[in-house]
Amino acid sequence: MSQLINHGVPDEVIQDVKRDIAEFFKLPLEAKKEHAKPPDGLEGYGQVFVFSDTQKLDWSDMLYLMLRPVESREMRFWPVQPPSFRSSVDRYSSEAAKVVSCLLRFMAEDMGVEPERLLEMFGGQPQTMKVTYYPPCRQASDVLGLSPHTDACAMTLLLHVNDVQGLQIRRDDGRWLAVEPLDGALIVSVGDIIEILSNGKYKSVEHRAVVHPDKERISAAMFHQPRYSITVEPLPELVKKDGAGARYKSVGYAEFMRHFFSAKLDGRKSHLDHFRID
Ligand SMILES: O=C(O)CCC(=O)C(=O)O
Ligand SMILES: [Fe+2]
Repeated sequence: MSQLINHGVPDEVIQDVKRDIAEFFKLPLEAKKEHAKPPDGLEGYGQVFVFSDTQKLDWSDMLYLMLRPVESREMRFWPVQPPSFRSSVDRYSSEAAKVVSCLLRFMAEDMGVEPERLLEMFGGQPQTMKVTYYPPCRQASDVLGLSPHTDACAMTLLLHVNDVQGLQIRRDDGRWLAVEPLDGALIVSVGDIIEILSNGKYKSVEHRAVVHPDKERISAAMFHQPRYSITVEPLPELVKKDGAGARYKSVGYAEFMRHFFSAKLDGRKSHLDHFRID
């Protein structure tokens, strides 16, 4: 654990990115719309992904950006106000990527597999950021900020941009547990890809966001993905060691993501079930 703290994101980097993200959402709508998400795109400022005309919309606005590899950045979607936004996000992105490498190394050691083997799957450290702004809602109990889901990526680092509680995780007994924000802390959650690679040793956590009756809430989720060309499957050396066989089917990452988006259309909570071998 001490190693993790040594490799943590410096507090000043966290405070800068929190300040600049909060400032961006305070801008007039017209200024935010300069970075608007095109109707058929994923990146930019707009509403949470709309998959169908009949979908019930979540109570939120968002800003979605590709951060890494650095060549994937589409700067027209990156806010120019406040002026330090871009440099704050850039620093936070590289510090977060370092934390993720460190965590992947620990996980590999914990599973008894070669760390380099796992890290190689994350070459270029693909990383995207989804900042979500949840306005207050008088009928807070009638809406959801974000519907229940597991993250399809490998690992998410979530930052509470302001200190308003809203994130809930589903416990094994089915009850929802509120996660309290801690200033300067990052919430690490395992996504579907790590669940599969680890043959179920690490589980992706189901979570959702509720909204507050009179306070706005802002969170920034950094999703970390593997390289596009990998095969998503339980690590063969781990399966051999376990002796119990693979618990998930093998699938190319591109196909895995295609399936993820089509499951969203169906309104399914976890598309992971499709890949489980019972
Ligand atoms: O706002 C939150 O706390 C959760 C965000 C989240 O789960 C997501 O964007 O996938
Ligand atoms: Fe999530």
